[in-house]
Amino acid sequence: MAEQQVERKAVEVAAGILIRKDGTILMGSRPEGKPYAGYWEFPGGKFEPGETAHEALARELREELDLDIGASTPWLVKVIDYPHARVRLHFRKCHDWKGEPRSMEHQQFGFYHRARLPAGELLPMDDLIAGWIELPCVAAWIPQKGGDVEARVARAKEAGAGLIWVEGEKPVSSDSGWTGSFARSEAEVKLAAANHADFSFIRKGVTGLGEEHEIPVYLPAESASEAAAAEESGAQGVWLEF
Ligand SMILES: Nc1nc2c([nH]c(=O)n2[C@@H]2O[C@H](COP(=O)(O)OP(=O)(O)OP(=O)(O)O)[C@@H](O)[C@H]2O)c(=O)[nH]1
Repeated sequence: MAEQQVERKAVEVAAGILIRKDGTILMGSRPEGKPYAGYWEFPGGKFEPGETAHEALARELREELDLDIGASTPWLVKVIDYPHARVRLHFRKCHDWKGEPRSMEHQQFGFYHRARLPAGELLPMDDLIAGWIELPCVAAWIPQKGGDVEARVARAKEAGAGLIWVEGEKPVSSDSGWTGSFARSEAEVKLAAANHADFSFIRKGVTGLGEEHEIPVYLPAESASEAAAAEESGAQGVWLEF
């Protein structure tokens, strides 16, 4: 029985993380009569034949919310086995859309801070993802070798690093408690996800980033100004060494 579940074909689903400048995110409440009714989720839905993740997302947002989105960037891909279906969720970030969401299918929608959602909770997977959205886009790696660690931590803060990882210690951010991992390849990013890391730094020397990673990934860079380009390629941001 368990084996049959693993082999169920996954339904491809696009989910949009539409972020406003104030940091609030568009979420909708699942309607009565559907599995997990009353739980909050990111807008989106199943792919139609031949559609890319972006196309599915753009169509769903038009149909459900009368919104026209511009570019969206790949972020995380997660497979979930629900009792009712096995789904592959393609989470994509979007900062660019036209209009205000209008519920076309009588679903409740709004822009919220995760901590200030009205009654109800996010789908379990979405709750985890929503926490990761808040990870900063610039991180710092501080190896023990290289002299005065404290001075380098101070320099990292000055440079705007929102997450600081000193070799041999736990990574620290404003919301500490994150666990991280260094990866040499996509396979190692998957391994980090399987080991419940919250994010992965990709080591220098790895070029390119596949679209399918399950945890936020930071790419090596020389300066914080490279963060936007990293985000466009599907990463959370960049890490700099101090
Ligand atoms: N749209 C959306 N679906 C999500 C999210 N997270 C998540 O687990 N899902 C799951 O992915 C599937 C999305 O399918 P859907 O929205 O097109 O379909 P549905 O189950 O609401 O019902 P339907 O088949 O009647 O359209 C559901 O099983 C839903 O529980 C999310 O953030 N957004």
